[in-house]
Amino acid sequence: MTDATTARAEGASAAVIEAKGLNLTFETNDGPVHALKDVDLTIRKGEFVSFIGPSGCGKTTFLRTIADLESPTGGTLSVNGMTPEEARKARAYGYVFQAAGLYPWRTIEANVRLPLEIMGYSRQDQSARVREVLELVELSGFEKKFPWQLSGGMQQRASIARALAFDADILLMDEPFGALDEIVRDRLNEELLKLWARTHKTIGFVTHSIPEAVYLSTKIVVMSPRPGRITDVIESTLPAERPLDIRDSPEFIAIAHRVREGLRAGYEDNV
Ligand SMILES: Nc1ncnc2c1ncn2[C@@H]1O[C@H](COP(=O)(O)OP(=O)(O)OP(=O)(O)O)[C@@H](O)[C@H]1O
Repeated sequence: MTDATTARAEGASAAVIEAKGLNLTFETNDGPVHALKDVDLTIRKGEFVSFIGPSGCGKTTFLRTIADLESPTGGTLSVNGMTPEEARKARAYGYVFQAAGLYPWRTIEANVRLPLEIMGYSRQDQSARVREVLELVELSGFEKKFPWQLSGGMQQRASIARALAFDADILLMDEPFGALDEIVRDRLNEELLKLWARTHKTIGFVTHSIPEAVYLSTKIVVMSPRPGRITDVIESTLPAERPLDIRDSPEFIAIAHRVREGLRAGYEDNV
C-alpha cells in the first residue's frame, strides 16, 4: 500500500501534522536557546489540540514551525503529508495571532477579504466567501465597521474569520483569547467549539489557561521549558457535546488536575 492509500484507508484519523524528533535551537548572543527538544507528536484530522505550558516552553515556536515561519534544526515535520514550506504554499492552514492584528484603515469586510485578494480570488468569490465566514463567526451586519468600532471579542472573531477565509483544513491559533475578560472568553470558547463541530477543521491552539485547554480540546499537550519539550499528552474523555457547566463535572476536574500535575512536574524539573 502506498502512503496515500494508507492515509485514505485511515479516513478520518489520518495524520495531518506529524513531528518526529523535532528540534529547534535559536542561536542568540547569550548562547543557544533550545526552544524545541525532541518533540514527537501526531495530530490527526479533525482533532482539537491545545498546547499548554509556562512562558518560554516553545508553544508559539511549535505553531510557527508548522506554519513555516521558523525552520527546525533537527528532526522531521510534515503537514498534510508535505513539508511545512509546501504546505504554506498550498495554503494548508489559517493562522490566528495573539492580538487580532486587523488593519485599522480597512473595514471588517476588507480585512477578511485581504487573503483572498492576495490569492487572486475573483471579486464575486471574495464577496461570497467573506459573507460566509462572517456568518460563521456571527459578525454579519458588521461588515462596514472598522476594527476600532468593535469590542475586543468581536475583533478576535473577525481575525478568526480572516483565518477561515480561504477554507484551509488546519487552523492554528496562538492564544487568541488571552487578552479578553473571562465572560467574553467563555462565550468565544463555546462559539469556537460550535465552529469546529460545523467545519471539521483540525485545530492547534495555544493557551495558558487550564480550563480553556480542557474545555476545548480532544487532546492536550503539556510542555515544559529549558529545553522546550512535551511532558504529557492527554487524550480527553469528555463528550463532544460540551455545555459550559461541564467544567463542574468530576471528569473535567480530573483532566484539569492531570494537566496541573504535568505543569508542576515540568516546573519542578527546572528549579
Ligand atoms: N526568534 C527568536 N530568537 C531567539 N530566541 C527565540 C526566538 N523566538 C523564541 N525564542 C526563545 O525560544 C523559547 C520559546 O519561545 P516561545 O515563544 O515559543 O515560548 P512560548 O511557550 O510560546 O511562550 P509564551 O507563553 O510566553 O508565549 C523562549 O526561550 C524564547 O525566548
